[in-house]
Order: sequence, then structure tokens, then C-alpha cells
Amino acid sequence: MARLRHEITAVSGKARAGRLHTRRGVVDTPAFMPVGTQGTVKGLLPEEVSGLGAQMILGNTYHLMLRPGVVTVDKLGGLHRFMNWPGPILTDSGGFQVFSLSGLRSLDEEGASFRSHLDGQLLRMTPESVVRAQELLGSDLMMVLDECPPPGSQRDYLAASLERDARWAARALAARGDKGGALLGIVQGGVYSDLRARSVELLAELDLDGYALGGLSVGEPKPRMMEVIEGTTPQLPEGKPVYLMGVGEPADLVRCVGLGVDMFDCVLPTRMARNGTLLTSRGRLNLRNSRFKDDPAPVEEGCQCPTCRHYSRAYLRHLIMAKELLAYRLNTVHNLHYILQLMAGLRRAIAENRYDSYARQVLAGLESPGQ
Ligand SMILES: CNc1nc2c(CCNCC3CCCC3)c3nc(N)[nH]c(=O)c3cc2[nH]1
Ligand SMILES: [Zn+2]
Repeated sequence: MARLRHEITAVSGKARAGRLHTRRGVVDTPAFMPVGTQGTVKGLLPEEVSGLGAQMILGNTYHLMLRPGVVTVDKLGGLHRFMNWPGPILTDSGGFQVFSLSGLRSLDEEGASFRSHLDGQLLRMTPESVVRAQELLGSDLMMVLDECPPPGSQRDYLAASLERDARWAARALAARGDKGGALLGIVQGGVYSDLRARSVELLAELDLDGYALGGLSVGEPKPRMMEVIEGTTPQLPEGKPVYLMGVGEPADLVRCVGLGVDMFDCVLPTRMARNGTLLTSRGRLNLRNSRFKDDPAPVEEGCQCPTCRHYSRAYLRHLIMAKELLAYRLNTVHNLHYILQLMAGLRRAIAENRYDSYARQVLAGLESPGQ
């Protein structure tokens, strides 16, 4: 059967709602994928993550290659068994992490050489080796090895890089075995619409299962990012899911759904939770602020998450100031609940063909004066 099938069930403007049929179950789109970098969504049990409504999570080949090693994970039954997540898992190829985490050593036609950020050992990534690694993990949606060029890269560097990415994507497809999951290509081209179009043209020639927009949310001006997304999504092949990598904040999720994006991942909700920043429909709330010291109210009135049902802002502030482990869990539960409910609201609005009014209402709330 097909490794991946995207069924669009409703359209509202350029926003679309659908169901992504993966080999390990169906995912409602637009979908937010909590990040589980090292085989765990930090601090939460898998049943808590699925209980909050997450249907697909993200893993990272780079981190799992370094520790515990993909052969080890394979011997233990693969990543789903290893981390007790029976649902679909998308794994990033690690290209991005090599640039952001390790002291990159070299990049050439063959692949990338780098030093582990853990113990400095010299490692090599090629389009073929990262597909093999993701197959050993048992990934349901694999990403091709790509280069996410540093922000501000010169135009001619970007033009050459995206050509190489397309050659790498062809090599990744050729390397995938029968057991392999779906394979998604990654559109690059920086902030140049003609380069983005060229990247799409090259990748559309390949029999990829879906398309990611890479090279964004790396420090470029937000309006520029939106322009690039707006210009690129209409050019992508029909019937294939669109995944915007590394996005994003609530307002960005709302806007990018309106531009035809189906899948998102971002470390923000879980990372902010761990430093006491909570997401609400009226913007961010920084628990460390002394004004919450004896505030008996929940993070957000009306929020039905376990955190808001039982705990006050004062208690959550106490926990974060005391660096209590429970703080990370309760804050992550709330932030993930908030994001996943936001996505559910967007799916409903699209199904009822009222995306625009729902988006305007949500964005007005987010931009209103804080708590
Ligand atoms: C935050 N912004 C951003 N992230 C990008 C990412 C990473 C997406 N998130 C991966 C998870 C995070 C930890 C575990 C895996 C990108 N990844 C790739 N391969 N290519 C990009 O151009 C690429 C571009 C990105 N931009
Ligand atoms: Zn809550």
C-alpha cells in the first residue's frame, strides 16, 4: 500500500483540512508534531502526549545516531518499541542539527562530515546513510539529507546548494529499501522566490511522498518568511502533504495554515514550558513575574488541561522558582494542550469554511494586551 496518502477533506481559502494516512495510522491535518528529540517528549509519558491529542511526533536521526546509536535502537525493536510510541513518527535527517549543534567539518558532493557535539568523534552523513539510519529507527516519515544554509547566505551559494540538495534527494530515493517509510523532500532557496521555484521544480520531478519547506525560521524577517511560504505552496505538487519545518509560534501556525501548510514542528512550546513561559490565547505569560506570586487563577480561565483544572499560577510559579521537576511537566502539559487545541480549532474552522474569521479572532486575541 502507499507509504503515505494525503486525503483533503475540506478547503477554506488556501487553508486545507485533511487526513494523512501513514503506515502506522492516520493523522488529522493541519497537524502540530511535538518534538521528541532524544526519543522522548521531554518530561511526558507517551500516553500523556497522545492523551493531549498528538497523533504524530518528531524524532531526530542526528541525536539518536550519536546516542544510543541507530543499530542499538534497531536491535531493541526500533524507535516505536524503544520509546513506547505506537503511532506515526517523523524523523528529521539531521542536516539542520549538524549545522546548529556540531562544529561542522566539511560539506561536499558526497555528504557532510562533522564532529559529535557529545564526544567530538568525527562522523559522516550521506544521503544514503541517513536513509539507512531512519530505516533502522523504523521512521514512518523520513526526511532527506539537506543543507539548511546559514541565514544571510549569498544568492549564488543558495542556488548551488539547492541543486546539490536535489541530487541528494534522488540518491536518498534510490537508497530507500522496501521496508523504508515515506520519504519527504525539502525545498530550499533562502528568501529568493526564483530559487525556491527552482528547488520545487527539481524536487517535483522525483517521486517523493511529500514536501517540506526548509531553510526558514532561521532568523530571517518574519514577513519575508511568510512571503516565501505564500509564493511556494501553490507550486508544490497536488495531493502531497506540505510540512513547514521549525514553525512555530501560535500566530505563525494560524497564518501558515492559511497559506496551505499541513504539518508543523517546533521545540518552542515544550522548551518555553521548561523555562516557565506559558502560552495563552492572549499571548505569553511569564510565570517568574512576581505578580503571579499569590495569583489563585489557572494559567488560562476555561482551559480544560489537567494543569489548569487543578493548579494555580501561584503554585506553578512556586514550582518553577524552586526548579521542581513537576514544573516542567505541568507547564509542558498546558503548552502542548494549548497548541494541539489551537490546531483542532483550525481544523474545525476549515471544515466549516470559516477559517478567515477564526484566524482573525485568534490573532486578535494573541495580539491583545497581555495577562
Ligand atoms: C527552528 N527553525 C528551523 N528548524 C528547522 C529544521 C529542523 C526541524 N525540527 C527538527 C526537530 C527539532 C529537534 C528534533 C528534530 C530543519 N531541518 C532540516 N532538515 N532542514 C531545514 O532546512 C530545517 C530548517 C529549520 N528551521
Ligand atoms: Zn491549561
